[in-house]
Amino acid sequence: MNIGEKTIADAGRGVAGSSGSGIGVIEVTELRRRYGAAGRRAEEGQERGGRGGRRGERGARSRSGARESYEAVHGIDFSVDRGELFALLGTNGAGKTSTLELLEGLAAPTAGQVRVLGHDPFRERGRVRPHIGVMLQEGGFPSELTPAETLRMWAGCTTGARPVEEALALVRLEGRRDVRVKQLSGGERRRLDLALALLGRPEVLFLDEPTTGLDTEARRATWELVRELRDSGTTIVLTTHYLEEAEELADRLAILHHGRIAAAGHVADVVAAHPSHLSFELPDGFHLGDLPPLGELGVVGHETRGRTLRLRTDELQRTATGVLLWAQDKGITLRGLDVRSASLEEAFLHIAKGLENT
Ligand SMILES: Nc1ncnc2c1ncn2[C@@H]1O[C@H](COP(=O)(O)OP(=O)(O)OP(=O)(O)O)[C@@H](O)[C@H]1O
Repeated sequence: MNIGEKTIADAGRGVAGSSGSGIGVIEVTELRRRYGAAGRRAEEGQERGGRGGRRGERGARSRSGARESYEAVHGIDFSVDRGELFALLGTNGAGKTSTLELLEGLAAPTAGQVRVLGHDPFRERGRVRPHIGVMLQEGGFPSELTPAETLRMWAGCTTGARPVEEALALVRLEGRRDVRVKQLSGGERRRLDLALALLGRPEVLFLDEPTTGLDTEARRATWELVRELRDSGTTIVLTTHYLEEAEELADRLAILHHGRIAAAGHVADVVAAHPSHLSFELPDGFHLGDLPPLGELGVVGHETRGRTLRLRTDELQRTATGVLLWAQDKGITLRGLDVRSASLEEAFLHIAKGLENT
């Protein structure tokens, strides 16, 4: 599927990129967002997300005083280069959507700065909006309209919109073009949401949990589409709870924890910063102290559960070789032997449990 040529706004040129390899399309500096009492002024300036969604509810929650003042984004910095896909990860409430809304220009930061294509997306919304596409976490469509009608209506407010049929085909909704939105499945609505975000052929695309609720096939099709968009030069920021999605798609990522960036970089680097594991059952008659000194094996920590010993290491090959040579020397078989490289999931869980500084 041809996803179309991009018009690259000159506004983005000349902004330094983080990796040094490209042009910084998005620049985030010391960004903060506070909800409630202290952040009310910023929230009062907040616009609704165009197609509704849960932002109104959130404002109401804040005004009802459920939580008077809360800093959801706590001084974060990052930048995204042109044609790069940057993923924001984190547990529920980590601050992903709060950050994304600032990038989308839907709210003003309490402090710090955001630049999208060289402009402030909140104050210079008119200059930024035509170049960005936004897929909210929960879009709101008129339920009586069909996807084709919804797209046609939205195309009327979009400069240089794709033809409606092309947008439907991109998200594989051609067969559902004339079904009322209220009769679409959750996954189909999600795809309609994506079609709306793609309608204006955006240079910068913001996707808030784009594949939540999609079945495996639809998820993979969305990944393929997102990859094609990125390869054609679209800069993409997405949030996701699927670590596999981040591993599949992201050039770089940041893991948020309590509104701060706990880890960031290329997926391989984030993973490499976390230890690998080797575990096995200590044979009867053997104890931890019978192993060679753990430090010499490159072990940085260990746990025992019953007879099972779990070693943490930054040098998996050295540790595994040392343990296997020891077992061979003693003539023993290590039952339940499991040698496991660090994964994004482990890195994520480590951060989510707040273990980063332990
Ligand atoms: N309008 C609001 N008023 C007060 N607190 C809010 C408001 N909106 C969000 N929060 C709080 O800010 C924190 C960050 O929320 P946010 O939605 O950004 O997290 P998230 O990482 O996107 O979570 P999820 O994965 O569940 O979507 C949460 O603790 C949330 O309760």
